[in-house]
Amino acid sequence: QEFRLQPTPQNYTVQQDDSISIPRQYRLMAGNSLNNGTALPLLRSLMPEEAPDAAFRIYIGTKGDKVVSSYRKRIPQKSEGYFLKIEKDRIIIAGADERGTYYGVQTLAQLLTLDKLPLAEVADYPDVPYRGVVEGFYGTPWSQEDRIRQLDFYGRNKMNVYLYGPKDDPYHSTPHWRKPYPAQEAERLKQLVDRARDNNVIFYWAIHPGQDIRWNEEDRELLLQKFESMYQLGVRGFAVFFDDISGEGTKADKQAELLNYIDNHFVQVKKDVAPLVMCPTEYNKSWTKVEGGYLTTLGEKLNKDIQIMWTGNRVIATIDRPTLDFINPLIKRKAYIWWNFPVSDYVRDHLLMGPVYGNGLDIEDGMSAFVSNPMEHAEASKISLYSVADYTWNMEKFDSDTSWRHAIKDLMPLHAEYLETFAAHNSDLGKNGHGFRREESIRLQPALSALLKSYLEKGEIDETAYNQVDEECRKIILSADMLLASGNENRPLIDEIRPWLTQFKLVGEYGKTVLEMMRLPQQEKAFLPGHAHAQALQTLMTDNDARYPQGVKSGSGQLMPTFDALFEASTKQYNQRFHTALNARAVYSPYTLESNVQQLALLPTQQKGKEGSIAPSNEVILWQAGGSLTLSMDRPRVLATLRIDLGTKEEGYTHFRLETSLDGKTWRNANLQSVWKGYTMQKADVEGQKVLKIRLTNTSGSEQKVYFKAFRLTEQE
Ligand SMILES: CC(=O)N[C@@H]1[C@@H](O)[C@H](O)[C@@H](CO)NC[C@H]1O
Repeated sequence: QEFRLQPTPQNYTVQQDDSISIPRQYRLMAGNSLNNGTALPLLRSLMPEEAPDAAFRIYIGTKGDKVVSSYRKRIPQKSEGYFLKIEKDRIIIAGADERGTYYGVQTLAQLLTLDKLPLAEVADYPDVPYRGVVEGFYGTPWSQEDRIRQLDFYGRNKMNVYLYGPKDDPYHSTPHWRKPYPAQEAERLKQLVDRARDNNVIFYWAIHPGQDIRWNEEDRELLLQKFESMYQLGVRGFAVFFDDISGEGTKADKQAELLNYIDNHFVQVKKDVAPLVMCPTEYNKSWTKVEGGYLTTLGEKLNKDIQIMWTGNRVIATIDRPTLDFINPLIKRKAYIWWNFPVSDYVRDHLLMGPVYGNGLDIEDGMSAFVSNPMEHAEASKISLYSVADYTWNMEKFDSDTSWRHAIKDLMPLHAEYLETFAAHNSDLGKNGHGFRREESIRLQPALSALLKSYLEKGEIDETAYNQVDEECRKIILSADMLLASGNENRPLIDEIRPWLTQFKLVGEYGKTVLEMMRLPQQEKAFLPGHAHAQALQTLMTDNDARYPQGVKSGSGQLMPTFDALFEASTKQYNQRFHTALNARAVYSPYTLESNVQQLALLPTQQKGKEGSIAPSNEVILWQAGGSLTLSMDRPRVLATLRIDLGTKEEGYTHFRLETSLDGKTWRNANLQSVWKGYTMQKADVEGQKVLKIRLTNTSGSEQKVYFKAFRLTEQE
């Protein structure tokens, strides 16, 4: 693949017929403004041989520095802009500000990877003011090493913010947000703050107090003391997240009062702190009731420089012009976009390795920031983050597929073709509560559907499609093995995705086995081994990782549905021909969910052995009066246990009625009681009951705000 600068510069010209060899020595002419910045250390790390009498010169500075005064007019008049010029006997790097100069050096760093230095001229600047990542997901927070590698990655890719807000850090959220970090954690955070500075990244520390904050002076002072303790560690960016909470903490006027107080008595007082950022409780359009006044209250009352985050028209959504035309007028400022991709904390059995696409390319002037909420898998998230960096720096020149391919090459240059095969087939989320899906196996889709169509409709094999799919299965198996054996090229990545690589190889083998079965449904003996092998592979694919109820998923968008359909079709053909009853079901869940509660309706059901469950949700569920959820079995089944967790104590459950039915007509109550004192999990006395359906209804007569943390049953042996 050809060389490209990342992110794509706004203006980049190269003299085609000429270049220079990389100077071994150079005389440095640096402006004073860079003295305690990070542009010079980076330059020196790239070009170590400084010599006062060298012929080759490097002029580096920011606007106003004498050393670059003759290039002043070439510097883009944009925050973080820079001018970079490589001539035969000199290099000039002139930034609009220190960070712009640093970015000019980062661009030079990329050009230095070429054998010869092109006589290039770059006039560059970012489209979106704040660009980066919010570590704001549920699940295992990133490790220290993950974060160090992330911060270096942001520096190289010109991302300038990282917001620390892992939901499961108890000192970020309830219960310990009021307490300072223990010494060891504090030290680790300090290391991260220093590393962020080295990479010219603003390290934001976020607090998530809303679940139990009291609107009084004590909690306000405790919050400011916590911010002060983080300031002492070097933090110079602060955020307050009010998402996923219910109760007192959700009040807009109280939130605004607290945030303005923090702004006036902390942020403005310190003078070297970035603008305060807040995440509203109503952080997406599908949850907000404009007439309720929550967003307009924030828009009117919050100090103008406080940034307000927004995830879009839904919790998980791409961002376009109508999205911004809705929110910006309400909050009376440009939204600070929190993009919930490639976060996978609601589809943890999937990896989201596909291209970044679907966001508007004409909306750079409508947002103050665009930060991505990534997967708990830090390295694997870099495929998307590379493209988010590209998209937010130069939006109109963003090309999703080109960026995706270069992101993969950047992550594993020596194994790029194998990682691309893996990523192409591991991009869709599968059925999920948000209904958000992604394209998958794009290039193979025509062959997959042609193969299936001709087989299902005419019992014939489309040889061209067959060979394409067969060849892809071979590449899948090869890619899985090559990546698993890739050694130290990017061990952290392989360690993260190993369960999915193992699964990916099984998918390839399953595909090959099913393709062979397709040729044999008329052969009484020869068909059997393939059928047995396919079933063995199905078992291996659903029982492969204790962390995930039904194992990790790979190729779930296109490959597996096609292979399963071909398995079933060929087996049915065999059964009809030989009057046998071989199992013709590939995957099968005995449970189906129906609900008129919008946030529950799409939740997937899972079954493993005698256990059945509805996938949990992280968000606050707005459960309307009379709203119900019904879990139906494929046939009457005898229950052993049923446990439900709505994240609420005893009194919360009085608003709901749990019933079971054997025929879907007559229902009987199944009363709930606490499993453990003080916890929110409840159990129903259904031991030994034969049921066809289970129904949970809000009988309180008004909307209830609850969580949907668990809905799990076990059947009797
Ligand atoms: C603002 C925001 O998205 N907050 C959380 C976020 O922490 C989750 O990671 C996100 C993805 O599941 N869902 C929304 C919500 O639960």
